Amino acid sequence: MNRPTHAEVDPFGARLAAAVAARGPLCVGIDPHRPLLLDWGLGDDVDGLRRFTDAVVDALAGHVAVLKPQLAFYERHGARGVAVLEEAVARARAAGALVLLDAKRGDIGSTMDAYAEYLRSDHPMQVDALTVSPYLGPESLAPAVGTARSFGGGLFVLARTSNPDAATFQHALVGERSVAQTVVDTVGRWNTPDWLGGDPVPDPAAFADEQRRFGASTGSFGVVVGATLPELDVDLTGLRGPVLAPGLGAQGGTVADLRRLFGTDQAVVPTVSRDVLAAGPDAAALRAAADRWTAELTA
Ligand SMILES: O=C(O)c1cc(=O)[nH]c(=O)n1[C@@H]1O[C@H](COP(=O)(O)O)[C@@H](O)[C@H]1O
Repeated sequence: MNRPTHAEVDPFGARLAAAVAARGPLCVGIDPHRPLLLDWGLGDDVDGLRRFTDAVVDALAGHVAVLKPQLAFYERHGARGVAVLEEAVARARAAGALVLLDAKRGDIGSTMDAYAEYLRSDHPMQVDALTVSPYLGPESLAPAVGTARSFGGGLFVLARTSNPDAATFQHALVGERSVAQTVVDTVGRWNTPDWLGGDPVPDPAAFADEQRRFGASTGSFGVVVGATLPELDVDLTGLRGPVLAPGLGAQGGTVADLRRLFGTDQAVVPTVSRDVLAAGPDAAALRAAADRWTAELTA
């Protein structure tokens, strides 16, 4: 197969910065769980899934910077559920939203390479970025870094997640640093031009140029840090990339929490699922719910 090997698009970090400048920083998660489908008057079946997804994409893909579909809610309907998402992702990207596929993948090198194919331009469901899990060791994700660099994609690595039990593993020590800090520091290295781990790095000189052109604060590799944390217990100064901050609304996090945790210098992509989706299925109501968050985030 004659496969493309090089990005013809700007790096994800630059595309994210442009989308946020144009539309505000909000990411809306697309999480069609059963109670929500029923609340919308839809069936918990492929038809309900399609109507739900189309309504969210039609209302928001031309409106917010990032849409984050959660793959689990599509996989639970089998191949036909995934087909619904595949079609929706293409439409969302065509309407100008960046699509962050919430798949939370992580495995040994060869398998990680296959998961990372979601970022390739010849994948049937190409997305702009992917959430990944570092449980097998942060360097296990290196193949995905190579693919992301080649195709202008991004990764968000779970570091300090929003769930109550998160610290059990994430505060464990690796030498003198917590697991969460080790993840942040690893991702920070991926955002520097001299990172040569993984395979392939198609053209390190071109990559270095790219990074200089777009500035250090817009790296393509980010971490997930929950907006629900009582305090920020990781040092983000070496990250050089964005933070995806879930936990707003339904999990109790507020915009004030974001400011308290991250200040104003760190690039943060706040993500909200249930609190926005509950406003549907009416398109204007969905947009109004997203607009309320955006107004508060940019005030
Ligand atoms: O990666 C995520 O998006 C994520 C990380 C995390 O630490 N906590 C978290 O809730 N999420 C996701 O955010 C979504 C829930 O968002 P809410 O409905 O706004 O609470 C789900 O899809 C979760 O998988």
